[in-house]
Amino acid sequence: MPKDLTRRGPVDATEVPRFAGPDTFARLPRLDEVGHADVAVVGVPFDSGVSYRPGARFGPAHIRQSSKLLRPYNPALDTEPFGAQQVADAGDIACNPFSIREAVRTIEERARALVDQGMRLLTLGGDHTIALPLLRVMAERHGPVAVLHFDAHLDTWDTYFGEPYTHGTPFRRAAEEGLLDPARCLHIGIRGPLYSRRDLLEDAELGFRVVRSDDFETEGTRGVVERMRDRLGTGPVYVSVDIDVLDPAYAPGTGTPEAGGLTSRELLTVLRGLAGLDVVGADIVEVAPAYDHAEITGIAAAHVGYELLSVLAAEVSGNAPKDSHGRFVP
Ligand SMILES: N=C(N)NCCCC(=O)O
Ligand SMILES: [Zn+2]
Ligand SMILES: [Zn+2]
Repeated sequence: MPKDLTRRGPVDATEVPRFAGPDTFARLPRLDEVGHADVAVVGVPFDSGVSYRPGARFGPAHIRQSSKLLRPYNPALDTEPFGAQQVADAGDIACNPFSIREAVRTIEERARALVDQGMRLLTLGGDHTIALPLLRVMAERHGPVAVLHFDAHLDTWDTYFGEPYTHGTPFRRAAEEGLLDPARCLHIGIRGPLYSRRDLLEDAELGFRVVRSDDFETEGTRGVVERMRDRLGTGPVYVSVDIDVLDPAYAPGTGTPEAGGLTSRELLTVLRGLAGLDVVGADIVEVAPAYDHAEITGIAAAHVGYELLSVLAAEVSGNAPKDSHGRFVP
């Protein structure tokens, strides 16, 4: 597809040094500077739904800060994620830190306002609670969606201390509300101790299948991509990436870390495997900078965002690498 010269990409790092700003994601223009975008990157600095370490409210600013080194061309997908589509930073959704319910309502309203203007959203959290209002907006627009959920945790638990809206419960609420296509949902990266054997049974009843972190050892990324694409099929897909899907070695800056996770390379490769599918929106959550070092977690999250934007762009430009059978090649 020919490049649209009216599109505004990131500030050129050969003209303005990276450390000179702007502080938007990937140094992209702000939404109010371009008026309209195909994809809006929006922050949700909310972490009142966490069960352990707080701090993901500072995730959006940290991911933006860690995204300054991203470059315009992605050789892995032969795509220019900021050239094939207009991407802009829509700033943050300011929400009430003292009322989860009010915050969930605010996120839903603000996300709907952007989606109603024809934008797809890449949302930077924030804790995992924020996936629920985002899924409400997705389902309203597309009907029940497949959730592709990268996480150490199932996040289909019922309540914490009697509270139904938390970072451990968004996908159970979403399933109960009929927002998900139970034939196409998938968790990737699940590991670690559960509360009970029932957790997995109930999760399966809600419509989820599981690629465990250990499965990467036996199936490899190629096998995982194949299983993922089989499960997701051809309908709309919402991608939710909890950064704790990565091993704490690759993402120490998070609230509920679990040993034995994915490498950044595995995660980025599997995300590229989404090229050509109907990705209608995505989030990156649970980045908590207080526990990060040297921007390790922030950089991983920024690259996850870059690959997701590339997948959206590859869909536009049809650049997804395929083998002779038309199957995606990671
Ligand atoms: N969504 C994340 N990161 N964690 C959920 C863990 C909930 C628990 O403490 O059992
Ligand atoms: Zn998690
Ligand atoms: Zn989670």
